[in-house]
Amino acid sequence: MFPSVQPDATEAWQDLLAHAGMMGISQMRDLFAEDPDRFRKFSLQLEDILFDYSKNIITEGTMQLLQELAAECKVEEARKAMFAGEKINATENRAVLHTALRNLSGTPVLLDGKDVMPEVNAVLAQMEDCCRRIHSGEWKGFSGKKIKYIVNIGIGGSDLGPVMVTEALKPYWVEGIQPYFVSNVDGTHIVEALKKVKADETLFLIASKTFTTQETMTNAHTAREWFLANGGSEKGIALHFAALSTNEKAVTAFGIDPKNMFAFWDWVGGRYSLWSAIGLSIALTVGYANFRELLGGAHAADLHFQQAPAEENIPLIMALIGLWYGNFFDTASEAILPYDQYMHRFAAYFQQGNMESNGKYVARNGQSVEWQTGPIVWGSPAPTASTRSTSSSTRARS
Ligand SMILES: O=P(O)(O)OC[C@H]1O[C@H](O)[C@H](O)[C@@H](O)[C@@H]1O
Repeated sequence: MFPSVQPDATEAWQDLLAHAGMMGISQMRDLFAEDPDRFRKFSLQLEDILFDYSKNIITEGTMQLLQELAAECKVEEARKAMFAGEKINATENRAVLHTALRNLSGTPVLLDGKDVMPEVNAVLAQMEDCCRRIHSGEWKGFSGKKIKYIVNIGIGGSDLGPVMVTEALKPYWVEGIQPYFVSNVDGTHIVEALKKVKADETLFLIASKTFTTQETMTNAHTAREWFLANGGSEKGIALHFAALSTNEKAVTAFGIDPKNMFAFWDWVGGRYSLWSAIGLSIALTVGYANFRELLGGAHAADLHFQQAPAEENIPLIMALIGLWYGNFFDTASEAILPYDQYMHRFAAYFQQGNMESNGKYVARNGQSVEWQTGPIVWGSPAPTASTRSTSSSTRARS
């Protein structure tokens, strides 16, 4: 059963309120001076990722109380319910099973008593075959030329993840493939992309979970008209348009060959869809083998979340620290500042990831919330962000 405990009605919440009053006046340099072992205590390693949370306004006492809060809120039970395919998305009566998309363990994942893995693996095989045919040149455009350009048309979860990952993995781009991403309904976005591609060498990926999103459908129709006006024919659409969607009916109505439909399911939230067929632009850009490795990394993180004890559980600790600041220090926003330029789209991606997941004003019990459910997320590459904040504070002073 998916628990629905009101966090501010727990004992730990009251204890944290009292504790926060004391911690509010702490100085980071004093916390380090008081405990030479602080970094070791407050850092964890997962494969080659170092998670250092020692520079937070916390002590061992804080972490203990936060863990008590997690226990009182029955986080473990909630986690179990999610991985078990329980319909924890109560408003839409759906399971939340994006973890099955990257389940490379070979174990079944049951939804309503049926294993979803055969379908997941069939779509992965279809994606692999598509990559092989495009990269080898076996898949030819209407004039007999190889496909060189991938234009992904999508928005929100059907854009942000693939853009973020392809940018992050730029050193792995397959030679001879150039991806473009079009999301804005402002026509200049697609016009600029279409200036750079040739109709007979382009594969358009219409990426939309629902296949009804206004911005995406408008841009998809623009691409279709442009294709027909630039040497393509109705018959040629089968060679140049593919759909990444859960809505087969709408895909067929658009005129896309069902063979070119890459399916996913309503149990994949849009913001977690980059590991599904929505990731085809990624696989075509970095190669299917690298896409598989990406799935493997996500699977390793899922296993860690599922199996690591609470005190060593990185996602749980991150969530608790976020909750600590948002509710006991009244902070409203959180900056994501990657120092690695390849990660420059990460903040935009995770804005949706965090805010669409957590930014709620009604609790699971249907009542209005009295606590902060999530922060306003912002950010950009760190050096750019710090330049901006320096210049704005300079302006404020002058
Ligand atoms: O993939 P689609 O169905 O076109 O939806 C694209 C996006 O639409 C809206 O913005 C939703 O809030 C997002 O969750 C979704 O990712």
